[in-house]
Amino acid sequence: MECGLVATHLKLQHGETVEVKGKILPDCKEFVVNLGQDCDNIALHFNPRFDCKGDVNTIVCNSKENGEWGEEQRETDFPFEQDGKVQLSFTFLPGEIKVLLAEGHEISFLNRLGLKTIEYIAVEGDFKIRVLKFP
Ligand SMILES: C=CCO[C@@H]1O[C@H](CO)[C@@H](O[C@@H]2O[C@H](CO)[C@H](O)[C@H](OCc3cn(-c4n[nH]c(N)n4)nn3)[C@H]2O)[C@H](O)[C@H]1NC(C)=O
Repeated sequence: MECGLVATHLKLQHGETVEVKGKILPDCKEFVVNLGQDCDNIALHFNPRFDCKGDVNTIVCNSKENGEWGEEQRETDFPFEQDGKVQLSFTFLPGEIKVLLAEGHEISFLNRLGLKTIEYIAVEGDFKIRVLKFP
């Protein structure tokens, strides 16, 4: 699995937002944004799937704690297009991470790991990142 962009030591506090802008590749099967402590402790694995792993046009969210995946949360709101531009914002709150998608769509994912700060972000898959904006 190829490795995309990784940034660490973010010190993202509760109430702060990270923005990700980029372009979905024309033949995109999936892309991933991971936010958490490190690669084995992910508060939010945000994984839009166009057509892979048995999912079509579905956003799969999950957490990972000490290397173990949690229970998946599936969203069928899917405001993405292959070869399209994407602007995502991830707002880190005490009890959840809010993801603002295009067309006002919003996803809420519980902060299952109870993280006090987000230190780590990774963007992977069939996605060309253009902008990563921190507070
Ligand atoms: C039905 C029985 C088996 O269930 C399946 O089990 C798979 C393996 O655990 C699940 O896929 C994993 O789901 C995880 C989230 O729960 C992650 O999405 C995991 O992929 C991790 C990953 C992929 N990538 C990536 N980078 N670049 C690309 N192309 N992919 N980066 N991290 C996927 O391989 C998959 O979501 C799951 N499907 C269902 C319906 O539960």
